[in-house]
Amino acid sequence: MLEVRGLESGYKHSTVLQGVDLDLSDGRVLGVLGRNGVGKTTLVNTLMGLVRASAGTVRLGGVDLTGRRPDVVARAGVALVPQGRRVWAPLTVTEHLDLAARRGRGRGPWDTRRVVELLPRLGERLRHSAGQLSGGEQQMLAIARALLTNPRLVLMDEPSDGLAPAVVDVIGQVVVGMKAEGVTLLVVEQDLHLAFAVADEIAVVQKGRIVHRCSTPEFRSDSSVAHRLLGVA
Ligand SMILES: Nc1ncnc2c1ncn2[C@@H]1O[C@H](COP(=O)(O)OP(=O)(O)OP(=O)(O)O)[C@@H](O)[C@H]1O
Repeated sequence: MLEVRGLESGYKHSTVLQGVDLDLSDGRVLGVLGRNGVGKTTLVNTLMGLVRASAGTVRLGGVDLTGRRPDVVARAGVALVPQGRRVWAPLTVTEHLDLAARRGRGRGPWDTRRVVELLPRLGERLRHSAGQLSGGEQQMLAIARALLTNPRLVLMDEPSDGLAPAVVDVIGQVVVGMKAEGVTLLVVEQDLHLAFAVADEIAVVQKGRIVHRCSTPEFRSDSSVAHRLLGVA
């Protein structure tokens, strides 16, 4: 469903993505791993249209999204759960959800009722402002906001960032719940435990390219690969 070919992008003085090739089928979850600074955030931001592609193509369901503006990419069915959540502290949970639903594509399975079923904790916090929420609750709000757009593809950038291990486990269960509902996900992660818990397949980024891709069980079965590519035991 997602087809990326030879994608290059970067910033004023540096090319970060150096030719990314990537396929992701409907209903699958891909974990994207890599050391700090290899270009994982640049990859999701380029897919979302927030960073401009200088070469290559991005297609979703056969539609060419290369170089499109973020609002066009969002309308085509891509939703981003950004690193650091980016919720608006003064707005309540309900206000976030209403805004997201209004911006959504208007049709599809996800409405506020269904999102709150997946994320009951948010249902208990509807009148709270986002600034009053814990980090884990803010992450849930960012996930809810993405789902309410009824996306075909959700990009998650380090959902575990800054969360305590027990909270990371809860977020992992939420992602598994999304997957059970058929959501297609690309999840950038540093936390191997979370990536292994949610992903069908693992892709490793090094120097702006995907240098390794295999099923999660295969990746886990050979710790030398993680050691060589990620520098972890
Ligand atoms: N807005 C920017 N302007 C210039 N350079 C940037 C910008 N954002 C990131 N970079 C640089 O691009 C490279 C890739 O960064 P990116 O954030 O994509 O990596 P990452 O793999 O997501 O890293 P991390 O795991 O630390 O988040 C780094 O060298 C970084 O310094």
